[in-house]
Order: sequence, then structure tokens, then C-alpha cells
Amino acid sequence: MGILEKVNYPEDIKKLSLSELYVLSEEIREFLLYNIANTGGHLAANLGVVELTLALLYTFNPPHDKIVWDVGHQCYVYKILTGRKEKFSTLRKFGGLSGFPKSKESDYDSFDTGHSSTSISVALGFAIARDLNNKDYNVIAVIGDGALTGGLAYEGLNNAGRYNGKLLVILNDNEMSISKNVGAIAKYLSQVRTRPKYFKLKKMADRFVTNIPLIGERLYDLIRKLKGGLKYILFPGTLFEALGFEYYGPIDGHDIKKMCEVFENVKNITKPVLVHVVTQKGRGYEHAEKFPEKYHGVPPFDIETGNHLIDINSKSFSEVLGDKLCKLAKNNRKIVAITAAMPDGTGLSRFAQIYPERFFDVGIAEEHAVTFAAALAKEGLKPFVAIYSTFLQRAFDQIIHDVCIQNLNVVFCVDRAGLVGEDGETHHGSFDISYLTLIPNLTVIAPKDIKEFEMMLEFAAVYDRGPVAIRYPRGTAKVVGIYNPIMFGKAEILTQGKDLAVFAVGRHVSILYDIIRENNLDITLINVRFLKPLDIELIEAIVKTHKKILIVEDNTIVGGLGEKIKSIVAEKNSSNLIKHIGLPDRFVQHGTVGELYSLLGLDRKSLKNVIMELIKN
Ligand SMILES: Cc1ncc(C[n+]2csc(CCOP(=O)(O)OP(=O)(O)O)c2C)c(N)n1
Ligand SMILES: CC(=O)[C@@H](O)[C@H](O)COP(=O)(O)O
Ligand SMILES: [Mg+2]
Repeated sequence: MGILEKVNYPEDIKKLSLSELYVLSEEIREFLLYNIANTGGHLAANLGVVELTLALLYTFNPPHDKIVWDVGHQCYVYKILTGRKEKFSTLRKFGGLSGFPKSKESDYDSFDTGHSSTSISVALGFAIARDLNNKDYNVIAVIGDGALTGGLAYEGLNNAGRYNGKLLVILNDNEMSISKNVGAIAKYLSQVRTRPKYFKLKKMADRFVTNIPLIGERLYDLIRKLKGGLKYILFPGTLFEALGFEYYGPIDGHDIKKMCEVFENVKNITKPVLVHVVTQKGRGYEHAEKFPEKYHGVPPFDIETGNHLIDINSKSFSEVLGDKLCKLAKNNRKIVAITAAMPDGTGLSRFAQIYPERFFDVGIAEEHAVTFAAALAKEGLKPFVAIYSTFLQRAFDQIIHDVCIQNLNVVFCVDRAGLVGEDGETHHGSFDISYLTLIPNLTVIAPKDIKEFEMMLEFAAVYDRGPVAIRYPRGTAKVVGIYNPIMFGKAEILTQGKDLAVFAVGRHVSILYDIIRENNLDITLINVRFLKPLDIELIEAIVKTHKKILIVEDNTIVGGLGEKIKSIVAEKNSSNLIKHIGLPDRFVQHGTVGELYSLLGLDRKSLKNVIMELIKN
């Protein structure tokens, strides 16, 4: 690690020659590979932005200048070069560096991100604040072609296009979202990329029109009128020019010299500028170059073979969704599946292969996905919309306004509900029980394990009295082995006893079931199943027969299951002793799910202690 050893901050980079910068870029790739093979993380995107990050740090001066990374999963190189190299082995680990920009971690991280398509709005806000505060710094948004499929990016562009100050947007175009990028914009970018000659010609046309000699008054007027329009008639401008941006590109995002030249030339232009750089996702690591989607976010892996180093001995909920939906779709031609840029993560890739005409990857567009599904349902189709809990937050209004008010038969497959682990606070599915159960008409259910998940998918496929949301966690849950038929609005009693009643949701059901069985406890365990409508009849009966109640949920305690049960108890003026364990009313950091559960009292050991304490007295 010759050069990297001596480089810690942007000022160290500015001292390097061009050839040293290239050596450094290779050293950084090795460093990334070695570390991410141990920690896991977002490998491919970071391998792709090594030169881009070097060129940015060579030209600009963060933290004075503000660099805003869209999504933020590609900020590792930036972290390494802004004082965090020594801590890099702690990436995504409990107490260690975050995998995303975090302003509390470093002043160099200008804005916290994790969800897509925010960077242009943030950069415009920074730019206007700078002007109003009479300050002078550069603002640079770095947005990927995938993030550019998100509607928020266009809200930002629309607003920024009429701004008259310094604002630089760098479009990092690698033709990939997590999977292959999709949609009309992706197609447009591909045309821009593959027709550089066309764009060169267009530039010549610009120059030609600008230099037409002014012969005579009338011709002058005419040309003046035509001038603006003429170049667009001959050579239509780029989309970004039409939106009010100066456009530069496409340029090679691995050519440090070229990027430094362009950034230097545009950095003082007092209008919005978009520089389009073309990069290769996964660059420099054979496996990631070949399969960038597999190395987008990776668990620890073997560098030589590229094999992931995790023991998977049970199917994940996402895989079950994919398999089961394929089976259900075979007999029901009305079933369609929708993903917002996560066909692999949500398990829908196989469905996409088998039923391409009934599968829709809409890009990073959760709001659109939900409204689109609403219209499909209105016309009699049966859409299954698979979106991670944290990203579905984006579509809260669409769920209410477009689906639930009209009581449409949309099925929401709410993946990654509860804590997700290493991605941390931007990605935990901490809120869905609260934000979904407050919506009228929406049925909200949660399976205890993958077998019950299949049953719930069957139930949702035939349920035709309104929308259904099924929430389930990342990965899997231990199989319980008891399965009563799913009945609308009914909970499931798994064990009967008199010392304590435990209400549990999702994967905590099996943890509690094991505790009760292994310790031969005289406890009633209720698998809540229906978070909405709640099984009020059963809850009221339990309140009467059990003095002590424990409620366990992998959701914020605010507006979750616990509050609902407590209010039923309060209404009955009953004096039960109630203990409620859920996620705290604060954002939960990153770490393994196991570490976070023990921190928050949701792990097996803590739960057993609580139970023993409760039944002792
Ligand atoms: C609102 C939202 N939806 C989905 C995601 C999941 N996600 C993270 S990165 C990504 C793809 C981003 O593609 P791009 O911006 O081109 O970056 P690249 O990885 O190609 O560098 C997606 C879909 C997210 N972070 N935020
Ligand atoms: C950056 C981002 O938002 C995604 O890449 C996310 O990290 C995927 O999470 P899973 O690994 O749970 O699919
Ligand atoms: Mg991309």
C-alpha cells in the first residue's frame, strides 16, 4: 500500500502527480476488496467510483465544499480519503463506521443519506443557503443513473433548472441500478453514451449557429428568432439542457485527467451544470465486473472464488415470496408483480423470467409503484407490490390516497420489516406496523415463519375485500411447525398456560415458542397474525384470564401492537400487569441483528429473563 499509506485527507491527494493518482486508484481497489471481503458491504458501486472520487477530491475542497452522495452506498472511497482509512475495518459493524454518509461521523459527510434520489434537492438547498448566507463554496451532487429513475430527482432538477448560481450535478452512469437499470431515461442515457459522435456534431452545430454572420437587419432578426430553435431542430438538445442545465459529457469516469479538467472548467459557472460520467460498476474485480448485481451489496466473501461466506440453511422470506408467487400466478392470470428496482432483493427475479409480461420493475419509484398498482387493481388485476418496509415509507400517501380510500385489492409484500442489521438507521423497517395499521381498509398481517408466509400469500391472493399488507423480516425465521388455518382477523394460540400471556409478532413468535417449550413454562403464547384488524375478542378474553401480559414486537413502541393492546386493556379498566418490549422511540444504529436485539432486549436471552422475572412474582 505505498501511496495509500501516506494519503489520509484530500490535501494529500492534491500533492500527487497524475501517475501517482492512478497507482493510488489501484491501491484503493485492493484496500476495498480486502476490507469488504471481511465486513461485507456495497462493493461494486465503490469499485466503480474510485477515479471519480479522486478527481472530485483533487478539484474540490470538502468539507468547505459540499459533496452530496446520492443513496450514499458508494461513499466508501470518499470515507477512506477523508480521514477514516484507519477505521475502515469497522465498516457497518456495531459501533463502527456507517456504510452511508453520516454527518455525526465526520464533517466531510455533508448530508445523511441511504434512501435514493435526494441529492439534487439537497444540493440545491445547500446552494441557496450559501447565497442567502453570503458564503462561497461549491456544491456537488453525485447521483447514479439508478437514482435518476426516482421521481424526487426530477423534482430537484425541475426546481434547480431555474436557479442562477453555482450548482454541479455529476451523473454517475454505469448502466446499473442494483440490477440492470430500466426505463425510458436509462434508454435515453444509453443513446447519449453510444452516440458520442452525434453529440460532438451537435456541439459543432451550436458553434455554427452562434457564429452565423449577421447580414442585414431582417436576416439578423430572423436568425435571432431562429437561433435558439435552430440548433434544437437540427440536433435536439440533451434532456438536461432542456431542463436548464449546462450539459458536459459523456466523459470517461475512469479518466482522472479528463475529469479534473472538466470539473476545473465548470466549477465557477454560475448556473446549474450537469457532468455526465460513464463508469463501470465493479471495475477491477473480475467477479463484480461480470455480475455487478451480485456484488452490489455483499456479505463477507472469498476474494479468490467470489463465493459468499454465509451459511444459508433455510429459505429467506424473499425467496419464498418469489417461489410462491410463481405458483399462484400459474393458476391466476390476474396476478402481476411489481418491484421498485429490487427484483433480486425482493425475490421476484424468477417471476420476472417466467412471467415477463406480468412483471414490472418500475425503477426506484415506490410512489409510482403503488399508484400504478392501484390502477391495475381497479381494472381487475391482482398486483403484488414487493417493497422493503423502509422504502415503502416513501409511498405512504399513495397507499392511503390511491389504494385504501378506494379499497382496492392490492397486496403489499412489505419485506425487511423490523431490524435489518448492518445498513442501520436509514434501512431498518422500524415503523411499518405503526404507519400501516393507522390506515382504514388496510388489512395488515405478519407470518411467524416461511410456511405461514406461504399460507398468508395464498390468503391474500384470494382475498377480494380490499388491500392487504404482509410484513416479514430480512432473511428467515425458525420454523415453528404448528399451523392453524388463516382466518380473517383471528390470532393463533400456540401454547396455553396460566402464568403469563405473551403476544408476539413475526419472527419473535418462534423465539418465544422455543423459550416456553425448552423451559416447560405454563404460558399462553399468541401469534398475533392480524395486526389489523386485531383479534379483539381473543385479546379481551386473555385480559380476563391472565393477570400478566407480555407484548413483543420488532417495531417502534410508538403506535405499534403494544399500544393497541394496552388501550384495549385500559378501556376495560382492567388492572393487568403489562410489559411491552419493542423498538425504542429513537433511531437504531447499525450492527448485526443479533447485536441490536440484545442491545434492545429483543434477543432470546433477554426475553427469557423478562419472562422468568414476570412469572416469578
Ligand atoms: C428509496 C430507495 N429505494 C430503493 C433503494 C435501494 N437501492 C439502493 S442503491 C440502488 C441502486 C442505485 O443505483 P445507482 O444510483 O445507479 O447507483 P450504482 O449502485 O449503480 O452506483 C437501489 C435500488 C434505496 N436505497 N432507496
Ligand atoms: C443501498 C441500499 O439501499 C441497498 O443496496 C440495500 O443495502 C439492500 O439491502 P439488502 O441487502 O437487505 O437487500
Ligand atoms: Mg448506476
